[in-house]
Amino acid sequence: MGHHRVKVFLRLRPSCRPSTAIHVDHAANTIRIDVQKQHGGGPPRPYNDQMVFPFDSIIQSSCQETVFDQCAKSVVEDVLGGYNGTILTYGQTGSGKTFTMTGDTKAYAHRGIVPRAIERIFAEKVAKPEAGIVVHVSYLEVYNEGIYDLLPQRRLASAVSLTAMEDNGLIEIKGLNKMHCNTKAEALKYFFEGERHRSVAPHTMNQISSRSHCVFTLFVERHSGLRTLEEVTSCKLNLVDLAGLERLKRTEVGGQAKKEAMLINKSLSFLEQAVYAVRQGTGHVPFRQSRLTTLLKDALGGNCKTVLIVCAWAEDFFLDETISTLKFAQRVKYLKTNAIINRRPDAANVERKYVREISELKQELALRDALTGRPSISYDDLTEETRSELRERIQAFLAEEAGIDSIPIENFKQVKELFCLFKEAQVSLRGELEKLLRDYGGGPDTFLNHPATDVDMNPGSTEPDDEECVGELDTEGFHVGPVAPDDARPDFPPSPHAMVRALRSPELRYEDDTVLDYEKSPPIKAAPPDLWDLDQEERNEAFLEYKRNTEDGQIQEQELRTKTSELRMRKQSARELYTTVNDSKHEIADIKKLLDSSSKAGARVEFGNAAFDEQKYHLMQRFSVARSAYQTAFQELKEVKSELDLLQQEVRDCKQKLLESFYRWFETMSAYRGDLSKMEVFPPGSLAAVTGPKQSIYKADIGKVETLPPGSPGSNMSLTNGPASLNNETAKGSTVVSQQNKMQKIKAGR
Ligand SMILES: Nc1ncnc2c1ncn2[C@@H]1O[C@H](COP(=O)(O)OP(=O)(O)OP(=O)(O)O)[C@@H](O)[C@H]1O
Repeated sequence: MGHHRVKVFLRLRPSCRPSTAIHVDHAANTIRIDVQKQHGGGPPRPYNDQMVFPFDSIIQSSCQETVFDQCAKSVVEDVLGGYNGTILTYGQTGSGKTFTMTGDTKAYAHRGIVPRAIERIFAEKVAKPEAGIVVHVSYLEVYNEGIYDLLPQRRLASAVSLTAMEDNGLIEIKGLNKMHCNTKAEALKYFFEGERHRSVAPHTMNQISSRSHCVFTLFVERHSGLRTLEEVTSCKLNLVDLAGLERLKRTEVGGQAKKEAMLINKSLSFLEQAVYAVRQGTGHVPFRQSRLTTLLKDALGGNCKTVLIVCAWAEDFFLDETISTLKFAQRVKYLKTNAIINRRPDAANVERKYVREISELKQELALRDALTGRPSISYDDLTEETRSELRERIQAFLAEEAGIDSIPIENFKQVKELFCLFKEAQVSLRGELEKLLRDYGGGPDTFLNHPATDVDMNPGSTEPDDEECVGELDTEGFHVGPVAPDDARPDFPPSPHAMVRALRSPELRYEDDTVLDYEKSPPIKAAPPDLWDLDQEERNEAFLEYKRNTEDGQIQEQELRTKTSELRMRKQSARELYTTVNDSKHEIADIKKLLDSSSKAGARVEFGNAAFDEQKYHLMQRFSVARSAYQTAFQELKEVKSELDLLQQEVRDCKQKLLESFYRWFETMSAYRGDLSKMEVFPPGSLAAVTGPKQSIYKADIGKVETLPPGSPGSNMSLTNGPASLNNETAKGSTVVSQQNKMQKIKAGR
């Protein structure tokens, strides 16, 4: 974007009474006006003030051709180069604006800027046909604050004012006729036709005074450029003949002419304000104050190269108006615009080029197909009928009703279409699947990506995978093994595999032994040495003796039975739950298998209205139910397992307690037996008298535990849970009775 200063030229109207106060310096392009200061209406005094106005050029007594060359030609050339341009004439009424812009029709040499600009542009068009220059013209006038089209018909009194709009930074008149012109003559014809439609009226200073501001526009397009054929430059040249400033007392008009004059002066005043605001750079410029300023917005600071030609009378009589005109010119002189070459893609050219290329390529293909024996292939766009046929074939292929060969592949366009149709099928299928899964309680990932979140859905695996578990099972329950696999994960809560494995483990298979199996109890290092002197049968007899015939033994035995019974029930529950979990798992795996095979063999999809077949629908329902059953049973199983752990520990504690108690009792009895031997209480032949390491004293005689009444014989000999002692205290519950007493009780039918 380039900044261009507005060029301002001064054209002085020839006069037979030139002012002596006006001095033109052509070398310096300045005009000096000697001003007489007025002092309270006193007599005129000598000139005592000077005003100097510089211009780009001052034209005096020059022909029209010179005016065009000096003032307008560069702008016209720029328009041919793609820049927008505006040439304005400004000045008091009768100063020669219309003469400058339009010229005098009486003589060809007096033609003005407009005809000359038309000539130049069409000369270029003729000289450079390859440039593809296209010209349109429009002609409007701003009359009494209305915009009226001067083409092609005579403006009627009822004509509607047009609207000025801003389009892409440029002012456009909505509804304005733009006449296409092939030749200079056509353009001139439209111009002069518009001239005839202009609003003019006579007054004392001009017999054909313009009563409106007129804008003749040449729209120039170049459809080819030096760089690419796809580019077009499009710009316009506005040639503006403003109505003149009028001093009503000079023109002496009345009525309509007076009203027109007032509106003209007003609009010119707005123009001055706009110029002033642009020059001040204050931001807001009141372009919309009047139609004229709206139309000239581009020219005063937009995308345009602008030239102002001010016309002035060089006579004393009009000195004030001349000074006023020159002052306005000075303000405009400092305005800058931002003109650019207006390029845009030439859609028509691009289209023509591609149409030509496509045509050539089709010919190439046809030739190739003919040479390779494939003359019937079409490379045109696929019709809706063809698309529909392809869609049906894809459906058949997906339903495995037809093979891949049923889908024709003839050209690239068709391959692309097939991809689109497959994508369409995939989207439709997925949407329907997600909907079904939502309806039946699972998310899409449940089925598509992760068949089950907590069970192994591998149909081939019916047993838990040991490698997925951390640690080993021991005989008592879970514990973390010494070596875990590298990819092991903490198992909280326990994985279903771990749970299943634990429940199916032979070590956990509960044995139905409510009575302690002595042989299976853990090694008892603390057992009294004498106990090991007995054989197995004797040890068991001693143990049975303790459990049945001592109070402590009975209580502990009962407690153990209760806990064991509870444990058995819990294990039974666990077995049942395990069965449910496992069954659910197998069912889920089976359904998964069926769904897989159904997808391969039986899935049917109707495009645009996708739907599974009925079998798949029911499978999905079963899947949802099985999954729900699995989750419920698994949760219950976890709870039962916790209870099992606790109960097992309690059973172990009971067993240990029973054993320890038994050991203490046995030691006490051994000591007691020794004392009895020493005391020789028992009669000869009694078991108590037997010595030796393997005496069966507990088998039949000793070990019967009874609670004796205080004071009875032997009641001072007791066995307690504490250290073995034979004292006079009555034991808490266990009392060893003498053989004699024992026999007595047996006889009494106890
Ligand atoms: N430079 C000139 N040489 C010869 N004749 C001129 C020149 N300038 C103006 N005239 C004549 O002066 C008359 C008034 O000129 P013109 O109509 O161009 O004034 P204007 O500024 O357009 O006035 P208005 O604002 O009232 O329309 C015309 O007859 C025109 O031929």
